[in-house]
Amino acid sequence: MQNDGSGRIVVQNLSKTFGPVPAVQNLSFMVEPGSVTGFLGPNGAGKTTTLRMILGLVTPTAGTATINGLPYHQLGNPARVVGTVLENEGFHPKRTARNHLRVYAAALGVPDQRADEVLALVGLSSAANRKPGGFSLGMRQRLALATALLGNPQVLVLDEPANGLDPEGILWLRNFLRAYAREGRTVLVSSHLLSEVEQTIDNVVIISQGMTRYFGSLEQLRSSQQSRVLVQAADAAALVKALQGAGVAQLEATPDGRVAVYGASRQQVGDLVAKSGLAVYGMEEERADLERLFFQLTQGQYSGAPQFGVAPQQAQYQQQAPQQGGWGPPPPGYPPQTPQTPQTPQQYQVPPGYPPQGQPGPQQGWGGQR
Ligand SMILES: Nc1ncnc2c1ncn2[C@@H]1O[C@H](COP(=O)(O)OP(=O)(O)OP(=O)(O)O)[C@@H](O)[C@H]1O
Repeated sequence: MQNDGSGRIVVQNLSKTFGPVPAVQNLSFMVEPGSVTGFLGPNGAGKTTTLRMILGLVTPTAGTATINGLPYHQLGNPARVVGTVLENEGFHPKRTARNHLRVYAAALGVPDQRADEVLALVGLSSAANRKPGGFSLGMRQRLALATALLGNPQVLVLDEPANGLDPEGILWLRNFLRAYAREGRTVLVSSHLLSEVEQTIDNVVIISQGMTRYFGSLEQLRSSQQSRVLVQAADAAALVKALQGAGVAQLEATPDGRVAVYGASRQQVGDLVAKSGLAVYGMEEERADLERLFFQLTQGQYSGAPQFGVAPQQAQYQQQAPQQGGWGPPPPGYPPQTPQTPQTPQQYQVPPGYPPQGQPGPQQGWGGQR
């Protein structure tokens, strides 16, 4: 196998089991150059384990992860290809920020002056002679990022980089990562909060309980949102019967006793209600926001309400072959996974045919093999 220089990360059927804990189960996705990809999932979903497998720090139980077509350890001088910031980075308490970077620069074989360059890149020049022990969390995050940038890597893999950043820090990070991707580089950034990275990312991989729930463009996920009309009726069962008689099939009871109507506008529902002659006390149109969709995809807890016989659309979490154009050719063996069935009914459908896509810093101090 050869380094294909693409900057693409390809994860195929990756699994990791820690004793009885299936941390990652048959994950597949691609991360494309020239874009920022969010790697999202709730706490314990398996994000860190996956990133560590991509970076050769955890040995997969099954499956493969490659960067530029090669497993991490076969990249030659990986830190020149991939820059990483993993959680719980430690800094030597007695070294200044500049000296910390110089030590790592030497290990990478890059000139000392690169330390000052990366400090400038992350806006830490004025703190070059200070020791990280006295840094704020945001400053430490920047120093970790500076360390990752030493080798001028083509690919950046960042685990929860926005953790602990204030709004200004998040804005700064957003601009930085977007500019980095605009240069044609690859950025993979994990978070457990969609809202934290929503404005930064182009593409998204959503996982929960170690399994892929969605991957593709954020835009398509957004456009998959389906609105619903909530109707408070004097007699909900009679309303459901009337709506079903009029051909409205997607109905659901909400926990507060209203009837949720999918696939019809407020006006259409209003007209049908008027025709039925039934008493209605209130009606509102509700548009699903991205956050709720994320919650549904990862928890499946949104719709636990009783159904009126006709189930709303089931969300389809299929892994589909990446489309040509924009996402590059699919890796061998796609589509990689069997469709996954959501554990509870889901009413927001991920659109069919959504396009799934396509030495970090020196190892010491960046977390060891687990
Ligand atoms: N070394 C380990 N030994 C045993 N279990 C582990 C180990 N590392 C992770 N796990 C378990 O694997 C699962 C996934 O953990 P992981 O840290 O990858 O999730 P995460 O999505 O990164 O979570 P968070 O957002 O909280 O960091 C969890 O149940 C976790 O307890």
